[in-house]
Amino acid sequence: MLIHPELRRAADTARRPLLAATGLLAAVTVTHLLQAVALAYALAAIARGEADRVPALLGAVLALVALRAVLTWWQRDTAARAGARVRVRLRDTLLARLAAAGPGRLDATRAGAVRTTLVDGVEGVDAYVSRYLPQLLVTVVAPPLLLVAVAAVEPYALLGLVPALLLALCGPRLWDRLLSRRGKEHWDSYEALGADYLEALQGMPTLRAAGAVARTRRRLEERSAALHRATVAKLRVSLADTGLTDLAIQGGTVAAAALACWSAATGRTTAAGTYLVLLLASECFRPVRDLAREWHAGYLGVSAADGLAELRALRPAVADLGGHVVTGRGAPEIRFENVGFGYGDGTADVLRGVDFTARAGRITAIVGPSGAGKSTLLALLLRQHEPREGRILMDGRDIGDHTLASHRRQIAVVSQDTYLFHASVADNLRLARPDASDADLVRAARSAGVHEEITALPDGYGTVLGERGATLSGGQRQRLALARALLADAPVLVLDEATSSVDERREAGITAELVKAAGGRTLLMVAHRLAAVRHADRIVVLDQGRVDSVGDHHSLLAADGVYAALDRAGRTREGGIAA
Ligand SMILES: Nc1ncnc2c1ncn2[C@@H]1O[C@H](COP(=O)(O)OP(=O)(O)OP(=O)(O)O)[C@@H](O)[C@H]1O
Repeated sequence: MLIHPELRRAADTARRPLLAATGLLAAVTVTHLLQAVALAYALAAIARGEADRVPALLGAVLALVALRAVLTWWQRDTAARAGARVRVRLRDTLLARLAAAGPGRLDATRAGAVRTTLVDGVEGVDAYVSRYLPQLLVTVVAPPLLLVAVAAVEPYALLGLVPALLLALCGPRLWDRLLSRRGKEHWDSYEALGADYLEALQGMPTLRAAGAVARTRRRLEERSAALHRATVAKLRVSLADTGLTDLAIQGGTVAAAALACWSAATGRTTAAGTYLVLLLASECFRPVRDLAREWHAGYLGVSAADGLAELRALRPAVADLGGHVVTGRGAPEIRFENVGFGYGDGTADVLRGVDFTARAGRITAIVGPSGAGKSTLLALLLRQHEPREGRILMDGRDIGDHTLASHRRQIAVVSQDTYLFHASVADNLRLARPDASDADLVRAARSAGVHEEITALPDGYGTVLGERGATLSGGQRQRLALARALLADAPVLVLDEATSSVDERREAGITAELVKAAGGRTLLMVAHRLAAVRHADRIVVLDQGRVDSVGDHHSLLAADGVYAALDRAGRTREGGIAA
């Protein structure tokens, strides 16, 4: 049987413990064989009335049972450790791929489906690699050797054993293709259900607000029913497969027993020979039976293999080819030089000829109508994508020359979608700088205007936040994310609508504090509310992917262009809301 390359690769990561587990499994099989031989001689001794030999032979059987218990425990322990190593390495590798791929590559991937592959799929690979593969190796080797042993005693027994073994091993292969198709359908349903559930749970407030909970429940029920159907369809094939294996095993054992009896009745074999054939014939099928059992345990791994291979094949949107490690802590000048960019091959450019400089240690705001390309520009700076044209320079050096890791260390980001983890406030803040002192946390939280609210929480900085910071308001979440970015102490601070959920009165205060806290850093900020950027040293107005104008608040208002129009629209909206 062909082994999926993904599963082979997984097995390679724990080759030694897997070989040890296979060796121990072979030793367990040998104890079964020796036990069968000892029992055959004990039964023959009883039949011949040689009672004095029986205790020693039964003692040997008991010793073998005890030895097998020890070997089985050792084997399972070794296999479990091999499986654990496979799981850890596989998850590490795939998580690294996901991290390297970045948001640009993950847009089309559903988080729930990735979760299912990474959790359940990898568990399945563990079962396949640590339990099925060792059993497969033993099954390929042990029965043929046993056949040779049986043939030495009674060659005619092979007439029953060989066809039965071939049928038990090769018969199920007739269903392989169908089983693989059913397995894929089952996995796809399983993955889709996982993705739907995760999305429904995360989007529950939105679903409730839109009155779509009942509809979503019905959709999930349909998904569950589809999974049930796929499971039953797969089970049917599996059961046919198992039924054939069992039939071959039973038939083969009966045929071998009948031949052994015929052989004893015609005087071709001794009593010991007859018992040996009977017991060894049964042992021939033990590995096949065990293999069928392990196959069911590891089958999920086979179904998940394609999904795992897809995750492994994720390529980073940006190649990490630069060799320069940026170490400077001083605020750099950032220059966008004739930058053009479009999402995907053959798509229209969303940025064209963007050319401006964000001066070192100063605040540069980027404003413009929705869809103008502001977030895209920041994504290029973060090297989540590569410009199609032009280049971005940091202190005169193309950022493409930087190693990705060192480049990203230079930039702290607060985006519109802040992510807080199910951990304490302090742990969430220390994500940016694990060695930050308590005083550092307080300083950053004060600058972001969130310190008082943290101290008002039940356990202050030790308060555990709900998943995604669910126990905080949107504004509090944003300000915590701001504090985290300030703590990172990177020379460049990028704020993409970082204060959009903060009320305006507060926004002015936070912006003033930020400017103070960011002192010395190069700050790039995108904001819809122009009040948040009016104090910026330089404002870049983007419109339809092009730089419309650059200036400060007053000069841009006086020019009466896109900026002035945005300002008027903002005033009307706020007036409208206030009215
Ligand atoms: N991942 C993506 N794939 C394809 N197109 C995208 C993607 N992200 C953004 N776009 C498109 O690129 C254009 C610029 O989007 P961008 O998010 O940069 O604008 P923006 O100025 O930040 O808008 P907003 O102020 O509404 O956030 C839009 O037309 C948008 O539809």
